[in-house]
Amino acid sequence: MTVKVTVTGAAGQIGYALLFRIASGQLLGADTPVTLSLLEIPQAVKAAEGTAMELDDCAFPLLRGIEISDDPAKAFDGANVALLVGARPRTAGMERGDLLQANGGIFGPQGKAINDHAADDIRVLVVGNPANTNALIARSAAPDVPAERFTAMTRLDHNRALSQLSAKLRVPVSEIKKMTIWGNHSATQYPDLFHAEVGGKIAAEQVEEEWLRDTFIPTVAKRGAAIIEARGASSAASAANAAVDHVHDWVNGTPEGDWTSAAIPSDGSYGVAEGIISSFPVVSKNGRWEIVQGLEIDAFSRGRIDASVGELIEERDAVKELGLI
Ligand SMILES: NC(=O)C1=CN([C@@H]2O[C@H](COP(=O)(O)OP(=O)(O)OC[C@H]3O[C@@H](n4cnc5c(N)ncnc54)[C@H](O)[C@@H]3O)[C@@H](O)[C@H]2O)C=CC1
Ligand SMILES: O=C([O-])CC(=O)C(=O)O
Repeated sequence: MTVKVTVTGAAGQIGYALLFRIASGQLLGADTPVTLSLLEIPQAVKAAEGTAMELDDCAFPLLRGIEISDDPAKAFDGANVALLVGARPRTAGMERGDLLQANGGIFGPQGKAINDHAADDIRVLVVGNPANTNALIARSAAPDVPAERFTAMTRLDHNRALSQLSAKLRVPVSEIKKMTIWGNHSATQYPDLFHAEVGGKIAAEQVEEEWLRDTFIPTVAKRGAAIIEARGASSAASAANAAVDHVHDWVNGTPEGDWTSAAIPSDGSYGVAEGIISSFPVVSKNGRWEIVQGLEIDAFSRGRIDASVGELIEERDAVKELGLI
């Protein structure tokens, strides 16, 4: 069966890195043909058409069609996977309320269009920032879609954490298991080394406490800003790569003996307020994310998780106040 993948913000820089990977089969696997649906704002439709021409020119055997639209109802019609990348970035002088309001104007209507038009098995990954709260807005506009189908991306943070630890311990990334990002995709996120394992032993016991606290956590949490500083533009290829990883694992399952990180609607596990879209340690089984249960959380981790979850609760309360959820 051909899978329809809708990508919003398709003419943006993440879109440009993402679409070719989807069309080449890396999102869903080498046996799954795909149709791409590109959603853009009217001013960017022409640029999306240019990207579509380039996709054609790759002659990808799995790519069975490309649709381009500025109408969410059309773009999400029959969609099986939705990658919500396009968002309103914060610009100079913009207050947080303005940012949330502007994004509410994007993610509310897109959530409703998904509710009304997408396929029954729709899976949604929100990449556009503030990703967790944009996912919450979209989810609340889609009451007929099971809440668990709305997720937000913390896989880039997860991959950044793997890479930093790999460099520190001089081990290949493949030797690191059970990394976790908790909370919000923001500077308050908590990359957790107390459950991560390297060579079967707890990672936190293999690094200095100061490095963990003063280097590792802030480097991972502020990596997005460091990339903007260095590149003059935010992460694009690495963000697209993380989106591919997230959906690939969601559909195909996580490897035995390991887990990953994804922001999914909380069921109250680990004291995280029910309903907010928070990052957890997760496994994917039979096409569904499940939160890894039974981890012991010490006082240090508790404080960090609570701080990030506190920020998510503030964002939720702010969008509630604005009538966006
Ligand atoms: N969760 C994560 O780990 C990461 C999230 N991001 C976020 O991803 C988002 C996209 O980043 P870039 O591609 O670099 O931005 P970009 O500015 O290059 O592209 C965004 C695209 O979205 C389009 N767009 C805006 N409103 C739209 C709407 N209502 N419907 C459809 N398309 C719309 C714009 O026309 C533009 O082409 C940003 O919000 C960025 O902060 C970026 C990196 C990592
Ligand atoms: O701040 C941004 O736009 C980019 C971002 O989320 C990241 O790189 O983690």
